[in-house]
Order: sequence, then C-alpha cells, then structure tokens
Amino acid sequence: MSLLNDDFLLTNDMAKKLFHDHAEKMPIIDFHCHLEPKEIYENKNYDNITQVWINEGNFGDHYKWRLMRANGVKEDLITGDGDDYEKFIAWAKTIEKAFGNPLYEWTHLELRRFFGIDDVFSEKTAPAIWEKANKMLATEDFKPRNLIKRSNVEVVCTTDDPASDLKYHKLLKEEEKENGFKVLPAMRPDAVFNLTSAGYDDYLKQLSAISGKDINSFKDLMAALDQRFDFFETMGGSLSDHGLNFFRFNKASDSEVDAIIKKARNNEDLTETEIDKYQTMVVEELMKLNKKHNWTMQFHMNVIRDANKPMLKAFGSNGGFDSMGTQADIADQFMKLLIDMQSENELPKMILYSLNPNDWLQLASGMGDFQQDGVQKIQLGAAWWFNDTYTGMTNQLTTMAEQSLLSNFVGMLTDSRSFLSYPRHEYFRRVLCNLIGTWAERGQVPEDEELLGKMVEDISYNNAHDYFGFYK
Ligand SMILES: O=C(O)[C@@H](O)[C@H](O)[C@H](O)C(=O)CO
Repeated sequence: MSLLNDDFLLTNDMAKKLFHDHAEKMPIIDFHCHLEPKEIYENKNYDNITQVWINEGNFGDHYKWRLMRANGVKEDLITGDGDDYEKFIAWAKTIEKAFGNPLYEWTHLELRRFFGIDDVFSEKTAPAIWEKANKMLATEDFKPRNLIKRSNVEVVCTTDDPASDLKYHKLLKEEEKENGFKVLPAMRPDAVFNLTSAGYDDYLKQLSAISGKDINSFKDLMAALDQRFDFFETMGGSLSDHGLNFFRFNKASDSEVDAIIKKARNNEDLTETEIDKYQTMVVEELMKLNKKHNWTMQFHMNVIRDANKPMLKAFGSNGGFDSMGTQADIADQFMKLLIDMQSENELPKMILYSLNPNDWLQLASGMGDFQQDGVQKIQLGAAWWFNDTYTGMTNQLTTMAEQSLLSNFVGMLTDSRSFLSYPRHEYFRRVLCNLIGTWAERGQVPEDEELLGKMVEDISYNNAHDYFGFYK
C-alpha cells in the first residue's frame, strides 16, 4: 500500500465506506486548540514553511521540537534564532527517522492536503519542497483564515485566560459571517488555580481590574470570575478548560481559603494541604459557575510540566518539556470531587482527559455514576497529547465504547498551535471508521452502512454541534 493513499488506515470495505461516504465530508468543530486569535485576525502570510511548521516562541510546535532534540539538533535550530532554511533541513533529517511516530503521517498529510506535495519528505527532497511550499505560502490561499476555511472548519475554540479582553475575538465576531467560521474563547483559569506561581498577586490585581470587582476574599475572587463568564458569553464562549496536573481533594471553609489566598498574595510558603484545600474549593466553585452558565468544563489531568528546569528558565513553558504524569490516585481524588458536587447537584457538563491512559477506565466507569440530565453529560476526552496516536485513539474510542456510548462522543480536537494541523481530524476519523468497520467485519455490530454511517457522522460533527451550544 503506498504512503497515505486514499484508503490508508482503512483495512476493510466497511471502514472505507464509512470514511469516504460519511466521515470525510463532515465539517470540523475544533473545540480545543492553542491558535492565537491575533494571528487569525491579522491574517498575514507566512514568509516560509519553517514559520508555519516549526515556529518560535510560545506558540510553536513542541511536538516537532521534541523529536528534533531527540535527533541531536541544536536548540538554535529549534526554538533559537538559527536560519529558517537550516531549521527546515534539520526537521527533514528528523522526520525521515520518525517512522511509526504520528508526526510522520501528520507531516506528510499536511504536505498533501495543503500543498499538493506527495513526495516522501526527507533531507533529499527538502530543498525542492522548501521552494515549492514557500511559493504557495505567499498566496491568498495560505493566509490563516483561508487555511481554516479550506479545512472545512466551522468552529475554532481558542484557549484564553479569564483576564483576557478578548479583543481579537470581538473583532473576528464582527467578521464571522464573511469568514464563514466562528472563533470562540474557552476560558482557561489556570493562573487562578496555580496559586504558587510567581505573580499570583499581580494576576489577581489584573483580574480585579478587568472584572471591575475588588478581590479581597475567596468570595470576591469567584464573583470576579463570574463576571468573566458573563463577558466570555458575549463573545460566544460556553466552554472552560482546566489543567489539573496534579490533584488532591481536600475541602476547606471560606475563611480557610481567605487565609490561604492572603498568604499566597504575600508570597508566603504554603503547605501541600493549603494548596490542596485552595485548589479543591476553587475547582468546586468553578464547577458551580459552569453549571450556572450551562458551559462544558474540560479537565486535562495528570501532567508533569516543565520537567527540564534549565530550559524552563531559558525558554519558558510549552517548550516541549512536559510529559505524562504518574499520580496513581488522581482518578480517585477526582471521583471524590464528583461525588461531593453531585451531592450538591452542582455537576456541569464535563469532558475528562488524562495524559495517563491508566486513568481512562477509572474515569470512564466513574463518569457513568453521574450521567443524568442530558445526552452524554460527561465524556471521556479524546486521546490527548502523547496519546494522540493510532494506538491511543483506538484505545480511547474502545474504552468510551466499552464503558459508555461511543455514539454520543463529541470526537476529536487538534489541540494545536499550527494552522496546518487540521488533518489530525482526518487521521482520527480514519481510526474511528476502521475501528467500527472492524467491529462489523467481526460480526460485533450490524453490517449496516446507513446505521454505522450515522454514528460516524455524529461523532465527527453532529454530537459536538448539539453538545456545546456554540450555535445557539
Ligand atoms: O491544554 C493542554 O494542557 C495541552 O494541550 C498543552 O497545552 C500542550 O502544550 C499541548 O498543546 C498538547 O497538544
């Protein structure tokens, strides 16, 4: 079978029918990504393929950066100020060794789907690809908004701090009809959650200023966030996202949390218990706000972030120095949260992602304890980050099917920082269709294309359309 031919990953006739006649045509709702609204609004061409593929700064592709480092590429040709062409050649030398890594298929898919280049990308073919791709990047078709449109994307949900003024979302909203797609903010209040981070006090001052709420207590803090929920809603927001790298459930009174906030604002050392108590109460109050506003709450759990401290100092976060977390009882701790909030009838719609697949069965079976008021109120999130692979996707889909109703799943997201990443949805849809096609081949489900085709179309688009409320 030739590389990425029309039927790649589709190993039986039903899989091929499900993908080509049902999944492939469905629009994309990308409900979690890290694209910059400013870049979408300014809509500028990129000077060369290194800028759109490898990039620098906080919005570059750390998936590529990790592989390049593994291949011995010096940092100046990754995130540093090295020559763009040399960076491109360094990436070519890396990708030609990446057989079996999703980036091998993603990279070639992006060359095919956007540039019409179906060469095998290598050091040998890189010079010609550089010339051909850069010529195309200078055209109208390769401006960010057209890359989104060409990918049949209807919704892009960015990741935004509560203290953001959503300036570019407002500007893009005014051009939404002309663009043909929505750019919606998803609130990521990690800066509130991570009270031990430097600048916590300054951040609360920033949040107070933009919300118009004085923040002298825990109740004030939540009132300020409630105002931000209202504001995000004016921009079409109905989604929040929370990085629970580590979590221990430990309740506290308002007065205890007030005292913890005071200590954090004074840069005083906090005990682990104090941190746990603060984070537990903040996440509980955020759950109440999500429920009050009928938003969906995403949890991204079990991550070791910024493991390489010298590089954190030199580069900052999101530099490709994060990895799977190993908190063995994070699902237990999270279940305590769900049990507590269910007893107060305060559970919002939720999507649960863990970077550690060992948590998936616990989360998927646990969410089954709370599936009330609505279709698939709680979802096991798509295979995330290091699990965004053929194996990871197959395992997540299988777990969701075996523990709940895969037919209700809201499907894939790019989670990306590059406008060329939308073929990740195609890759997911191929994995999905092949899995369901295999079930049909094995006699586990009816060999009924109409029935299975509806399931595939729902997971690819219809479920997300109905679940998030983006189209109200
Ligand atoms: O949302 C997250 O926590 C992760 O997606 C994180 O931002 C990571 O850098 C990423 O982009 C993984 O694809």
